Amino acid sequence: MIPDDQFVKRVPLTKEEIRAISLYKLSLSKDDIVADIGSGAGGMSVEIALRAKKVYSIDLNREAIENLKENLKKFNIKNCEIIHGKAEEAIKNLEFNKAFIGGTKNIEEIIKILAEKEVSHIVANTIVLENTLKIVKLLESYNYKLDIVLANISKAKKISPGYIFFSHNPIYIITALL
Ligand SMILES: C[S@@+](CC[C@H](N)C(=O)[O-])C[C@H]1O[C@@H](n2cnc3c(N)ncnc32)[C@H](O)[C@@H]1O
Repeated sequence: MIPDDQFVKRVPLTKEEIRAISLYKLSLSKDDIVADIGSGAGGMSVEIALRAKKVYSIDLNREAIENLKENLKKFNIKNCEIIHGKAEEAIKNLEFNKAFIGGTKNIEEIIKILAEKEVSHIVANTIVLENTLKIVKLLESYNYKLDIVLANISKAKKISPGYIFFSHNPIYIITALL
């Protein structure tokens, strides 16, 4: 795993421990082609690229795409194709067998397309309760079998009396298999 402070971060970055659990749930091999839907700063895209055959990194935000490019360069990633645009449009024309969802705008359409393409392995990160429930219901409606983890991470920082723990936002990690 790459420590958080090694990444260039100008837009939201999935934190190291959440990346670790999400990568484990993606169960990647060198044959996998993965769509990273809402790739943000590229934290997951970089980690996926190091473990899979190819990653499509899709984000609608120009600043996120620029930040992603900086991280791809920094970690010398060559097997990543960058797509600046809406994931619900981009994924229609791509071939991939796994998807990681880090961005949830128009999630109904995104999950509908993933189900139509019979993408059999999806991992999603959510922070907003309403989005979590929406994604769970959508995936169930397309007959995915779900595994749902709520990761409550606290990390210690050493300050004068000793180590103090600072809590991160709880993140839901939803794994969906066909
Ligand atoms: C929390 S960030 C992802 C962080 C990323 N996983 C990482 O490791 O750095 C979510 C991103 O999803 C993008 N996003 C949200 N909905 C999207 C959509 N429908 N299509 C493309 N990008 C989307 C946002 O622009 C944002 O940059």
